Amino acid sequence: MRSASRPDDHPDIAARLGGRCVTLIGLMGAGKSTVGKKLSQMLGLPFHDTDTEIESAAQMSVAELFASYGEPEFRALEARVVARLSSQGPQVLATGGGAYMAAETRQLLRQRAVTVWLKADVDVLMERVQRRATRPLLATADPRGTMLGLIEKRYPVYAEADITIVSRNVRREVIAEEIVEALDRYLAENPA
Ligand SMILES: Nc1ncnc2c1ncn2[C@@H]1O[C@H](COP(=O)(O)OP(=O)(O)OP(=O)(O)O)[C@@H](O)[C@H]1O
Ligand SMILES: O=C(O)C1=C[C@@H](O)[C@@H](O)[C@H](O)C1
Ligand SMILES: [Mg+2]
Repeated sequence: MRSASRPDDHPDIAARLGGRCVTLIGLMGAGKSTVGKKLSQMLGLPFHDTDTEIESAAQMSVAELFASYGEPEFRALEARVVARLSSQGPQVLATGGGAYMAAETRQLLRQRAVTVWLKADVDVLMERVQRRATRPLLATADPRGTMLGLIEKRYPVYAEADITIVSRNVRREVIAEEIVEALDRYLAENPA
C-alpha cells in the first residue's frame, strides 16, 4: 500500500502547470471542496473555493443569495469570481457545481486551467448532500429526482473536462492521490 502523501509532496506538478490552475468541477456533494483542500496541500498550491469567495464577499450564504437576488444574479457573480481567481495563476480552484455550465466560463478555463471532473453516482451524492441542507437547488419536494435531472443535463457537459476521476466513498486522500497521478499523466502529454 502507498503511504499517504505529505504536504507539498508533489512540487514538480505545480511547476509543470505553467500558469494554469487545477480546477475541480462536478455536482453538489462530489467532494470538490474537501478533496480540493487536500489536493492543494499535496501540491503545495493555494486553495480557493468559488462558493466560499462569493459568500465572504457578499457576507451572505449561497442559499441567502439565491433567495434574495435569484439564481441568475448568483450565476453572474460566480462567473466573475471564476474569471478573477483563474487569472491568479497556479492554485487549486474548487468551483460551485453550476459554474462549468456557463459556456464563457468553459472557454476561459480551457485556456487557464486543467479541469478535473469529480464524477459520482446519485447514491454517493445524495448520501453526502443529505448531511447539510445548504444547497438551494435541492430544496425541492424530490431532491433525488432533482439530482437525477442535474446528472442528465450536466454530465455531458462536465465530460468536456481534461481529466475525470470517479468520486466514491473512499478517503479523500485516495481521491486526491488519484488526481495527482492523473495530472502527472496529463501534463506529460500537455506540457505548458
Ligand atoms: N471521499 C469522501 N469520502 C467521504 N465523504 C466525503 C468525501 N468527499 C467529500 N465528502 C463529504 O461529502 C460532503 C460534500 O462534500 P463537498 O462539500 O466537498 O462537496 P462539493 O463538491 O464541494 O459540493 P458543493 O458543489 O455543494 O459545494 C461533505 O460533508 C464532505 O465531508
Ligand atoms: O450545482 C449547483 O448549481 C450549485 C452548487 C453549489 O456549489 C453552489 O454553488 C450552489 O448551491 C449551486
Ligand atoms: Mg463545495
